[in-house]
Amino acid sequence: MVSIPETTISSSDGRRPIPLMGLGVAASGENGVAVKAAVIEAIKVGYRHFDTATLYGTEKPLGEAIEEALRLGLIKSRAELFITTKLWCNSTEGHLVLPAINQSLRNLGLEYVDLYLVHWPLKLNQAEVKIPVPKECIAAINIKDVWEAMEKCQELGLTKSIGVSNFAPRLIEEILSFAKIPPAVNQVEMNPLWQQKKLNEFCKKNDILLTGYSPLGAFGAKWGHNRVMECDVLQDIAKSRGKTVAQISLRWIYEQGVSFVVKSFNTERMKQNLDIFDWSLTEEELTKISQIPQRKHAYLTGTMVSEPHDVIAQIDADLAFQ
Ligand SMILES: NC(=O)C1=CN([C@@H]2O[C@H](COP(=O)(O)OP(=O)(O)OC[C@H]3O[C@@H](n4cnc5c(N)ncnc54)[C@H](OP(=O)(O)O)[C@@H]3O)[C@@H](O)[C@H]2O)C=CC1
Ligand SMILES: O=C[C@H](O)[C@@H](O)[C@@H](O)[C@H](O)C(=O)O
Repeated sequence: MVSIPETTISSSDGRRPIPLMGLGVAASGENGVAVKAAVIEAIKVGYRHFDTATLYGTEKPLGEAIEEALRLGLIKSRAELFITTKLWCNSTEGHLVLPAINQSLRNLGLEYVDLYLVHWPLKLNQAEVKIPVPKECIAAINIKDVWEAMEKCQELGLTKSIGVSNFAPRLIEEILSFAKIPPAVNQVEMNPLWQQKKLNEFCKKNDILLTGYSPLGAFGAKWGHNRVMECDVLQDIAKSRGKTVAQISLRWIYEQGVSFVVKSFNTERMKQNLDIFDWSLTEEELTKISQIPQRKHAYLTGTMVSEPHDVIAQIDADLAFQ
């Protein structure tokens, strides 16, 4: 079985290990039964880090898979896994954070998560998630209020570490100006078409681990695109090295000194994606990849919010930092 390299992040127990590669558990149409089966397969082939979110509706099947993996003896203890979940934007208010993490823990059937992330720097005034989000529900986040509640979650032992997702340096600097516990992780879009060079430097300087999401451009998912998998430069390198485009993209991310989460619920593709740790890209290949024209994917304006809104425009502009 492949052993996935690890790094460490700050936590309530000092520095703790996190596997650099995780399995994304954002389903694209697959039902709970399929999600549970996929996670069990993933544990069998060597994945130990799983990335879910309240938004995805996959906390429950992920929790059921963990229970089943323990029962089957695939793992000896829950502590062998690294589980991340995220606070959805309809709970980004100080008094809503604790109830939200407690609900996630109930869904997962766990006593703690390893990492709890603020999913987006955004407030949505809607009890039930409705996407696309109606314009009148969109509001600015009060990050101090939310971050203090995130710190409380860690202090209470509900999560080992806390972090953010889709945050640009401006807002992270604001958090750092008052935080008792600084963010351990920032999870953002990252792939050869959106390389995040500057954000990576910024995070490294501040001891924040960058985690790349949609490393394959979410190819085939309803929120995704085919620009990574159909990129000429990546296809040429893949052909000359006898690898797949997915492997070239994942190996490239790995070589940037970050962690990443990639979703596949197909056993063969899960294995293929794991097969990137015993070879490397050449200087020439890295140079070619560094010259790929950059284009951020419009996750917020594209799939979540259909009408223009100042708060959304500001988040998009902040995230265009490169
Ligand atoms: N914080 C945030 O805002 C966000 C976080 N995320 C997280 O990041 C994870 C990964 O990103 P995601 O957006 O899912 O997209 P990915 O870039 O991981 O792509 C996933 C898609 O690629 C397909 N795929 C996987 N491996 C291969 C392969 N080797 N060859 C061909 N196709 C492949 C999958 O299909 P199949 O399953 O059939 O293999 C799936 O459709 C998410 O699952 C989620 O956990 C994602 C978006 C935003
Ligand atoms: O439809 C939802 C949007 O694309 C966006 O909210 C998601 O991509 C989300 O950030 C995720 O984590 O998967």
